[in-house]
Amino acid sequence: MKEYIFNLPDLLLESGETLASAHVAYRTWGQLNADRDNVVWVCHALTANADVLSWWPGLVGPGCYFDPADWFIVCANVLGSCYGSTSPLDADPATGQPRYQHFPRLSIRDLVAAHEALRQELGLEDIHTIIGGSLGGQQALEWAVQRPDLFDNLVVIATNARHSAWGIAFNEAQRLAIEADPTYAAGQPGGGDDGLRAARAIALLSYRSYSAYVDSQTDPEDHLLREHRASTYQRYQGDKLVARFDAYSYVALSRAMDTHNLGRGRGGIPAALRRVGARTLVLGITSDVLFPLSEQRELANHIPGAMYAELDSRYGHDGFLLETSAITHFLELFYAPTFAH
Ligand SMILES: CC(=O)SCCNC(=O)CCNC(=O)[C@H](O)C(C)(C)COP(=O)(O)OP(=O)(O)OC[C@H]1O[C@@H](n2cnc3c(N)ncnc32)[C@H](O)[C@@H]1OP(=O)(O)O
Ligand SMILES: N[C@@H](CCO)C(=O)O
Repeated sequence: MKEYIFNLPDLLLESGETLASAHVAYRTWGQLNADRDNVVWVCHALTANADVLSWWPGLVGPGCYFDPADWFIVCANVLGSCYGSTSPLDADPATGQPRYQHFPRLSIRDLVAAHEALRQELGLEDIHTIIGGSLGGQQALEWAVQRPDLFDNLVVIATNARHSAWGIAFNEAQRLAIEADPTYAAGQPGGGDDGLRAARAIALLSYRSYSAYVDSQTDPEDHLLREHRASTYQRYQGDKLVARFDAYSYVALSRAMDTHNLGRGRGGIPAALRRVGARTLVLGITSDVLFPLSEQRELANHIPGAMYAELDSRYGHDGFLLETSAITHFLELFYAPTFAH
């Protein structure tokens, strides 16, 4: 599937800086119907990309709930990510050099502003469903608060109204690991890879759960001196991310996540959530220690008429990527005509 590039107009960031000559990478699947009302917009999480069929198999794709045979599906890479949109690795138009660790600070609202500009360019005036989990859910919520008239349905999974002190602390621990890598401060391609490896291992602790580790990574009874399964798992997961992601992007996006606060400048979170005009499904994951159920309940309590459901999973936060059968089940309930807004 082809990836397209949309060149953004100069973007005034929340920080006050202007991001000039930026672009957004995006993909689409399926066809717009005659009424142009079959659009599904997917917002991706921290390290994913515009290729939603590759990272949300079982939910988006042929034979899935969101089947391109029925829907016009759009997924755009977020600003700051190393998967095609403008990132710290791109040349600064003013100097011709990449900005690396000096890339402008982004906020969730900046990420949404870039995708809103793309939406306007595509002429999509009626979005049937906007869906996202984690950082993707933060964008979807922010967008739905900004544009109560645009989205018919909002589906958010394992996300929050404001990034918590707990979540920011996890992100800071990961940034400390990256910043301790001398190649990060040196500012060069691949800089910070060792730090990124450690950062991913830290992050995994918040994406999984006690029982997920104990069930899958406990050593055999007779184990003594060989390397522990849990240790090689942590290292492998770090290596796996280093092979496909970039430390400068990781820092930029985790900082953006920390800015997330729907209530900022809007009289607080309840007032912001009351602006949502879309029919809404809020899905929480029982074992999620990063975005706990209390945060999902807060969303559902304040979004008018929201449906709330808990997905019982042993996978922890990453259940939003893995539990596609259960998510499909809740989508079927949500879209059933018997559930009134
Ligand atoms: C080009 C691209 O990749 S696009 C981007 C894809 N990624 C994204 O979009 C981000 C969202 N996705 C994710 O975060 C992850 O892929 C998830 C959460 C969906 C799934 O994570 P996974 O790492 O596949 O699952 P899990 O935690 O079960 O780990 C399985 C892997 O660990 C390996 N593993 C398991 N136990 C151990 C161990 N003790 N020691 C070493 N390796 C181990 C498995 O062999 C497996 O390896 P593989 O990925 O090479 O097949
Ligand atoms: N596992 C997710 C992060 C959790 O939201 C990712 O790598 O994007």
